[in-house]
Amino acid sequence: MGSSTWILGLSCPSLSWPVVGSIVVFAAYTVWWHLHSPLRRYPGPFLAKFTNFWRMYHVTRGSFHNDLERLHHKYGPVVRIGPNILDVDYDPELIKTVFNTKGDWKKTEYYLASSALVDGNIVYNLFSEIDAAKHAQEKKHVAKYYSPNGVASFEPHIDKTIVHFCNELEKRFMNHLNESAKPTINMGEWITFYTWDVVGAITFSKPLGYLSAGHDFDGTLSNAEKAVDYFAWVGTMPFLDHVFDKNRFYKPIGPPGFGRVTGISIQHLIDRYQGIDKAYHDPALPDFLDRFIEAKQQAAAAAKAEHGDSPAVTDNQIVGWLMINMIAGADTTAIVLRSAIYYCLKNPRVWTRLRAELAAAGLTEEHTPLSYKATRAIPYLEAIVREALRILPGVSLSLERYVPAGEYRLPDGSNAPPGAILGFNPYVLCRNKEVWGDDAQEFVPERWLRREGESEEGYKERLQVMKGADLSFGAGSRICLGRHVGLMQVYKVMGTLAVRYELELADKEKEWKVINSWFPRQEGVEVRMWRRGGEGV
Ligand code: HEM
Repeated sequence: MGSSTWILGLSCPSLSWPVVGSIVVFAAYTVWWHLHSPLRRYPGPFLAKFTNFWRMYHVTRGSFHNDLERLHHKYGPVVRIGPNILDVDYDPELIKTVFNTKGDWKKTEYYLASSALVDGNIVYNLFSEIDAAKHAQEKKHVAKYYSPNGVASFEPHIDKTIVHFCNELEKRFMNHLNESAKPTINMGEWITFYTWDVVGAITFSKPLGYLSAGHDFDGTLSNAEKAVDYFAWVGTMPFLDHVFDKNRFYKPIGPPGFGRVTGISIQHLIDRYQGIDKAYHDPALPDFLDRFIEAKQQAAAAAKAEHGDSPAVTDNQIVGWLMINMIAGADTTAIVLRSAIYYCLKNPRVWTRLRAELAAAGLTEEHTPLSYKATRAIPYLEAIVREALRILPGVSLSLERYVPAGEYRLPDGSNAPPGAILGFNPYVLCRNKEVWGDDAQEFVPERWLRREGESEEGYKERLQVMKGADLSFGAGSRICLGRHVGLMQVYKVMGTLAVRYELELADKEKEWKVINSWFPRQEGVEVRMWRRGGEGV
């Protein structure tokens, strides 16, 4: 028989007995686990009951939000999508319980892969930290800088970037001499340049340079795309991140992690400490980095006053804060903006009404870039932004939490098994007909406004229900920290584009393409645009 091994009567020349033994033990354990699992009663795809490979495979295909929607239609509100994971559809009370402010429903290890390896140490950030106490401690230092008041001081940075955005578009695409020469603009891509430059501007006082270059000149954007693709699938089996990326013994062997944004963050911190960034950093116009250094100083002062009892803020923590602005802030904001523009232009009724309301508020081209205050005062713009967040939430993979000890009723009437993982997918929740009605698949900003004949009370109740199902910013203690600064960018640009330009989709019939890897990035938002009331610039 030589070195071959016989399994079920078949000769397997390359396998040795220890390998076969391991496979048999693993298979037996898997079957045993399945038979004894407290999750065995829940319906779901057959393979998902045994292995997380099922979920990993489907996540890599880039349309898991659609798959999950179909699975819920097929199996009901609770679907088993992994040996220890249940995905849950709409249940207002349960959502409030899981996404509470106490932090007792812990984030899962899925999130860990968005950490960084700095000098051989894993640096967790506000998004990736799964220990509730450490997260609360970390958040305490910086939460005030992300509050509505805190982010107000960053508006001048956003204004400058909007002016730059408009100038680049006008210079490159609006100097045509006649109607037929209006070029097609890949607006989706330009929005990416805008949001990444904003993140640079508000975080380090320096745009990252994509608007000026007009392309991904240093590869950071494509690298970030690959990193988030990696994050999306590796999170389904988090231990693999230690094989591919976060190990102390050999260089990363997998797809890129978030090393590049970590490098940019470290460099900016060094430049600030050494005063190298004086050419562009004006202390009178503070940025996030100023605030984070202030947080470090405040923590040091508190520690001194309390005889060293207060924990210090380290430079590694600052790096974590800087990089999370880039990882969590740029692509998400771009997704909301692309959806808002795409759907407004697909529905000219919506675009026309928005422009009418801006005009009625006296907002014109001379006021651009429009102030956040002015744009926030336009109820129809708020309805558009909310609807853009609903129709394609910026995070469209499930937000996962561990079930703590206790009795928690699932929408199918069973009790959630403690220690199991519950996932809530913002996309699935935002398409649930029970909440959003038969037109859940349509872009209808009006749903966010009071209807004709609807009482104020009835409207408030309806709004409450919709907000309760809307996890587009998450909720509870892990709610998106950057939502105020993200929304500021969205409102201001939408208002500015609407009052300054004529816009139309380059091909009104063409549908965009969505590739979902944690962030559902859209491709194919192509427009033609020109200055209002005139040809060219
Ligand atoms: C406007 C578009 C944005 C959307 C749709 C969005 C969405 C989200 C969601 C859904 C979460 C929760 C994830 C979870 O619970 O698993 C989250 C967390 C987070 N986001 Fe955002 N985000 C946006 C913009 C931003 C911006 C601009 C920043 C920073 C400048 C940011 C920073 C963060 C941080 C730090 C967390 C982690 C919060 C924590 O766990 O305490 N986000 N975001």
